[in-house]
Amino acid sequence: MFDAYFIATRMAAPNATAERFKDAVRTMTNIGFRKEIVVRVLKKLLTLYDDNWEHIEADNYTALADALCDIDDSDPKQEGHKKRTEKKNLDWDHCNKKLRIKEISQKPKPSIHGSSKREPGEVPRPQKAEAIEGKIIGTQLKKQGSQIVMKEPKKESSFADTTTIGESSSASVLKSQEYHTFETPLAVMCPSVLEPSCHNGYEDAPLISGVQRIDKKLKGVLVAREGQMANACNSQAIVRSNDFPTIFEVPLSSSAQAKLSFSFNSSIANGPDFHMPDIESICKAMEARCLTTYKILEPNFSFMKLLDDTCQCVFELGSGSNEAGGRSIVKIFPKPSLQSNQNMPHSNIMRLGGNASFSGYLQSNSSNMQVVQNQLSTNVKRQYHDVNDITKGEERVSIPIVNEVEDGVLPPPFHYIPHNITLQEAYINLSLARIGDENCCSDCFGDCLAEPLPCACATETGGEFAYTRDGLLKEQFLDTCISMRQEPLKHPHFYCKICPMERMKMEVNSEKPDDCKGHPIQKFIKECWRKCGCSRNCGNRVVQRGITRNLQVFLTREKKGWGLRPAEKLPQGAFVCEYVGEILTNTELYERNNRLTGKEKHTYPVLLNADWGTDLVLKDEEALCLDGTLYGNVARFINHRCFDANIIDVPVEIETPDHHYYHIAFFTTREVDAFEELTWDYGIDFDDVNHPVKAFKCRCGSQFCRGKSRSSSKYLKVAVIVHLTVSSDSTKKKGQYKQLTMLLAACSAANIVHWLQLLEQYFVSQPAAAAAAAAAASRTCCRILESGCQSLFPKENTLSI
Ligand SMILES: C[S@@+](CC[C@H](N)C(=O)[O-])C[C@H]1O[C@@H](n2cnc3c(N)ncnc32)[C@H](O)[C@@H]1O
Repeated sequence: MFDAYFIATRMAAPNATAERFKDAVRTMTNIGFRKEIVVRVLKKLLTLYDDNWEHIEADNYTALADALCDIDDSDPKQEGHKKRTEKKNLDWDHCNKKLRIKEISQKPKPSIHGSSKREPGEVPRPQKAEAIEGKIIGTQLKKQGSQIVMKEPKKESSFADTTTIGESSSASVLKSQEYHTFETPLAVMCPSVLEPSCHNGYEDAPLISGVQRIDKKLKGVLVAREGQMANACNSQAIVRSNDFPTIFEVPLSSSAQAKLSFSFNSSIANGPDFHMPDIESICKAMEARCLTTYKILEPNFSFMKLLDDTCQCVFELGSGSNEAGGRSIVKIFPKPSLQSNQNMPHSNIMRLGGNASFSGYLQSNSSNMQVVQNQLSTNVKRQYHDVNDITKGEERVSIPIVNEVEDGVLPPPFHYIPHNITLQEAYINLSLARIGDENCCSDCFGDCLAEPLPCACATETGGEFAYTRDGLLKEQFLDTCISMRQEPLKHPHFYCKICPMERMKMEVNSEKPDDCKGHPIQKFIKECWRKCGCSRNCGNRVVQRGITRNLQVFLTREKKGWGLRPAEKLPQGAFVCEYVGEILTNTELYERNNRLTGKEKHTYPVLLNADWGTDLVLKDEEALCLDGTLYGNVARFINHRCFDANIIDVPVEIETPDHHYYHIAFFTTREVDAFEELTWDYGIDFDDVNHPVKAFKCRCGSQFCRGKSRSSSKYLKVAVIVHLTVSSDSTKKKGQYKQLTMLLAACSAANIVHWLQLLEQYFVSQPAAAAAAAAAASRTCCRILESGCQSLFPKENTLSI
């Protein structure tokens, strides 16, 4: 392990003798040998080796270290010896560690066991070391047949002096007094005090991979050592007492320099019934625990990666090097489960990601763990998804993952949930007591839609149910929802006294809050629920029954990442799915997105803002949104399309009569063909740099696309901003400005004339759509632009209507 220890320092070894001398001294003093002793021993060695530096530097100064240990331990009269052995001394620890390491190392190198045999070309060792046959200097290590017994030179605990190392093992036994040191990367962290009773049980046990004593169940033991990591990780060390396995070692992770494993005493845990869980299950359980207990929210979080990093830290801290990062670290990844492999089309090499965010890959072979030489990527993931059903049985239908574009690529990992869950701060009151008679139909029975008169639950939707008997959204209801989205100026908005979106910016970034930009007054669906007398199959319960259509998550060809599509033709007004995610407060969302960077910001959260217009100032825990990034359902895969998307989000009241918390459900805006991508207009303003979520280059393909080229809309936006700033700063105007810029952003062509033409075309193609709305919107734009902003336009874009 000295080899590993010295990797960093050896990289830049100079040639000049003086430099080499200094280097050798520095290296030895760095690990705790006294300088004057190092100088003296080094001089002697140089004489012995005829100034052949190669011998001295070989194997990272092994000969020199050996010689120093020899002096240190075999000659009690040596200067400084007493002082060093009174307390725990560095030389002693290092010497022992070196011995352990050399025990497990399988590299041919000058023998430290004092073997009389020498390999051809082996460097002659200093006289003293060579003379001690069968004894490791500094410890009383004897070879006894095939076993090595190491004795402590000084007994510091009540345990027996000897511990036995198994024949096949490449490991050595560690001494209790050595467990406390962390000063080298070779450190072994062990339980500090072992109960005397524990020791007897393990004393004669064959030890396979180097951890020999555990004081309490599940106490972690970190073993760092070099060499043969693949073997170490393939083995599961079991130390046996009389009748059943007593100690288990779970090899977890390793780099070339360090290995991490857990050991625990099964006799203390569960006795003979105990069985070893597989590494995959341990990782999964730990990831779940990390997410819930420690709030580790990164979608990329992997327990295995954490362990790999730990190994690397041990090495770096111990060697005082930061060189180890990424270059030639050997990673050990768990093998994907058999079931997962069977599910994979075409290939057993899986890349996780697809949205260009993840580049790690897994490879399978016959062993449990496989060593993969790390090349560029360190971001490696296990397989999370069942390609036959991304919901893992959480929905009534299976939703497969289909990839016809790039073999073996899967969506990024996330937790599939069929219902919303709160993250932490969000406050939701779901108590039945809040549902009054007017909010439910307790007198109903069976199917409310089959009754001649609508029940109380239809009051919310103007005395008529929003659904047809076929479970589709009624056309009129749908048209109003679409119009609200496409022609916002036609519909009333409310303006918050203090907008939670603005307040959150102030709280998080200490920015001055802007006035509320306005929120549309939304049209809700109200479904029957638990306090109602109707049955679970009532026709006014659509969204709460969950997904019933055949859907697929698929990789898009337009480089939008993953998308969602139906595997069957969908009629207009069909319920597709709900947007499910974590219920966050806006502050939680803002903080989360400020923490994430670049490609990690890959979802678009949905605001639950219908209730924000109350006169009261909303508490932060009441201003909510949904985020499907880490926990979500298939809706997290629905891509955006500007203006003419084929599904629309509609708010749905189910459990609570207020609109503080509610559901977001997607319905088709028109008939959708089987395998046609389902798209939704996120309502995104591609020019809003202040939005907590990063905008993207839009590839929706719509002729009304407002995100593919934003240069002209920028001019328009500037013009409108200037105009509004000059003319009025009233809240209402600002709200209008927001809507207007969204409309203007649709002008991806060269000028506003083109935009008006496009708008006209659209309304012509949809006679039902109000031409008046187009005209009104155009007139508003024209008035604003005519009132003095033309100067901001390049000449060719000057308005000429
Ligand atoms: C809610 S996710 C949709 C699922 C996403 N495609 C995936 O693979 O996870 C939103 C992200 O998808 C991508 N996206 C959605 N619509 C897009 C579009 N029209 N053009 C380009 N990228 C789009 C963007 O990266 C966006 O941040």
